Amino acid sequence: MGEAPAFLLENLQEDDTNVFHLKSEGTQTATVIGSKTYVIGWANDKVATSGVRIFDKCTNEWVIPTVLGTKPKPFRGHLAMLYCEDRILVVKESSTFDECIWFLEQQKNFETQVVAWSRGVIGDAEKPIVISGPSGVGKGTLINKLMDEFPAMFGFSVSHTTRAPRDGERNGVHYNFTERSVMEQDIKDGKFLEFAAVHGNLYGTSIEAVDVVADAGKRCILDIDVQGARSVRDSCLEAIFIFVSPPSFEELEKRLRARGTETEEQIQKRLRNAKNELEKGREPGLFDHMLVNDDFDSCYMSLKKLLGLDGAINETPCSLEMGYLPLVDSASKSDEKILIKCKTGESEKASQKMITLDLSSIKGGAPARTRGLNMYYAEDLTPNGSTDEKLS
Ligand SMILES: Nc1nc2c(ncn2[C@@H]2O[C@H](COP(=O)(O)OP(=O)(O)O)[C@@H](O)[C@H]2O)c(=O)[nH]1
Ligand SMILES: Nc1ncnc2c1ncn2[C@@H]1O[C@H](COP(=O)(O)OP(=O)(O)O)[C@@H](O)[C@H]1O
Repeated sequence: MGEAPAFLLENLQEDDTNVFHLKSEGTQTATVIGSKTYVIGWANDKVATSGVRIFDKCTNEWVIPTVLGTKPKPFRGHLAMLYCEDRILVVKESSTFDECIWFLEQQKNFETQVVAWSRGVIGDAEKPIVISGPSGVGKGTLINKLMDEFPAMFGFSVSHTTRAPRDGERNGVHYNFTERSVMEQDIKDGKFLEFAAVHGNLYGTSIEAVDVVADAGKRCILDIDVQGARSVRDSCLEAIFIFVSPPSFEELEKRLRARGTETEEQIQKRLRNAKNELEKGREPGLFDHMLVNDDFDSCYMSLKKLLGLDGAINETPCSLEMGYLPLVDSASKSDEKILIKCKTGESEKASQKMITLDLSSIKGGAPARTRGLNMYYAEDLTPNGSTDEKLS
């Protein structure tokens, strides 16, 4: 809560969903959603270091919200507009394509004001992979092999857990080992994409764990239980869901014992839970693929096949779009398309002056990524039609 910056109270206007809000002062913009005005920008802003603050007309107060998701680095020069009733589309100028489109969304179900950023991703970047299955089935072994063979392609989502580390497990690498009270507070603060109580301990995937992998340009792998998989299914994170089962219950028990990482009591608990997990894994619509880990090499080949890697000789990292959005003059919205008029220099082609941002196929959203964006040069802008030239 705080005092209103001078410019805003006079400048706040009613919303118009078809036109960009260019009611900016310096590098700040104001966008209205219902009774709230979202001010985005860092200019001369000592208060909101996250770059977001909200003016609530009902209480007549300023609020600095909790901000989730990967935040954009502070930028100067952007446009902001209301998109789809509750998302603010932010177009950052003088920026590469993979960095220029952001969405800010209000997060509901919190007692306090919480917003989340989501980076716009051009095209259909590879979806994260969720791998579930009972303890001891071989999930970790399969994931390690995949990451060893394709280190630049895949990254592991490092979960948080309240269980004690096993010999050889490193904090921040295998898990983020944490206190229950700390993790419970972080869950309340909305920092987790999903969490579940498993074998008597708390496990969870933080938004940051998934973002770090995506920021490195890699495809994220999550090793989580069935409850977690269901939560991710219901979340904004679009993923591929794979369930791994053992060839038999006896073989599962044999593997768990042979691994030698659990006490007898823990093994019994894991075996009891395994029955339940195997049952839940068959729930219709939850998993996209089922693998049986009998012979390890065949199972690994099947995993590679369903990920489209069976013929891969060299690894190819996920590509990032490296186009560049120059200074922006103005923008307008028509249906699902945003027409951006750029300030181009003499050396640039006239066709590069207009860029179409097509949002008709977007998927996902804050606090994960918003995928499926398209950007085109609008080459011919005559009233009779336009020929679009793809940017990338
Ligand atoms: N929901 C959820 N489950 C997790 C997470 N991390 C690990 N798990 C699951 O917790 C269970 C126990 O994991 P762990 O203690 O490492 O034992 P292991 O499966 O026997 O190797 C496994 O089913 C994991 O898939 C997480 O972040 N969220
Ligand atoms: N196909 C397989 N055949 C025999 N042993 C396996 C196979 N896959 C994995 N294992 C072994 O089973 C044990 C449990 O595997 P792990 O990857 O730790 O399971 P999870 O991560 O699902 O708990 C490990 O000792 C591993 O080497």
